[in-house]
Amino acid sequence: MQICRDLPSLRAATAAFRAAGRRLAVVPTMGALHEGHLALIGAARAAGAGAVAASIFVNPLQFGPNEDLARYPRDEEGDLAKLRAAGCDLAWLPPVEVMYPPGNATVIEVAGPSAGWEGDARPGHFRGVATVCCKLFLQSQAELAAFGEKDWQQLQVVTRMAADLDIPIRILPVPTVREADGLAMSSRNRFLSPQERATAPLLHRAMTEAAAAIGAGAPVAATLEGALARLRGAGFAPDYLALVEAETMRPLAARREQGPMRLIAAARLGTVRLLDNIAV
Ligand SMILES: Nc1ncnc2c1ncn2[C@@H]1O[C@H](COP(=O)(O)OP(=O)(O)OP(=O)(O)O)[C@@H](O)[C@H]1O
Ligand SMILES: CC(C)(CO)[C@@H](O)C(=O)[O-]
Ligand code: BAL
Repeated sequence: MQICRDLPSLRAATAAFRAAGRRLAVVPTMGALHEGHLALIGAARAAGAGAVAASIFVNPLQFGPNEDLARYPRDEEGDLAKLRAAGCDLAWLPPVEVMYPPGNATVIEVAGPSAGWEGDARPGHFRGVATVCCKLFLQSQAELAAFGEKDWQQLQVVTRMAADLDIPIRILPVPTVREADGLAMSSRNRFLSPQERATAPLLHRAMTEAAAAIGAGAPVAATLEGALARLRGAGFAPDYLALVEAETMRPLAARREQGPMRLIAAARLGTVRLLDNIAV
């Protein structure tokens, strides 16, 4: 596995993949890798990638001033070992000053799917995500980019951005990888206390039951209120639990007859903010 930390070496490596006729996939991550990230690599290969480049970059632009940038888990050695074992071909580890050199002045703002939910809870977050993903796509010139469905709104924002900017890349959505008890894998799960870890799977369980009820015709508002009350009773502080149009992220007050819907949630348990979503 090649390790690149500057743009000339990344460009040389990706040019060599292209010259060899290997279709390149990029897998953007912030490191602290787990099975969910490795599934993105496997999915990219299964979708026809002949070479996979994973990026590890804890992007300061997507963290608010009071967020957890400083305590975001970092484990470069462990991550590189996992990427090698997963058959990754290239690790792209840009220092912050390579990604954002002094004087940089351009950001990408995606209206539409950035509005609401994570966009409200984390002002500026999707501007940071869209900007870094746009840069990663242009730096790598990959043909394919794999993103986890766990971050559903992010997936919609990045898909919209690539389409709107005519970036010749296919965005590949990858289903959420879960622990045996249903908890969506996330780097931040390690900060749950043992008691919180035992409570955490209720988020997915309550969402699964609410989605089934709504799918079967139960009223949306009352069903979501019931699920929220159950979560609060178990010690969660929910930020939102909502039924939305799957691609635009617009809220739905009632089940729609046509077009995909998604149940999305963010809830805090102690100091950890859990995200999850499922199809309805
Ligand atoms: N459980 C999962 N299943 C599938 N994809 C995942 C999972 N967790 C993360 N991903 C995807 O991996 C990519 C990188 O995510 P990131 O590095 O933020 O990991 P994370 O575990 O979600 O961390 P965080 O705790 O910050 O949310 C994103 O496309 C994200 O959707
Ligand atoms: C896509 C991403 C790597 C951009 O920094 C990040 O938002 C993440 O890890 O999901
Ligand atoms: N998984 C989304 C990255 C973030 O929480 O900033």
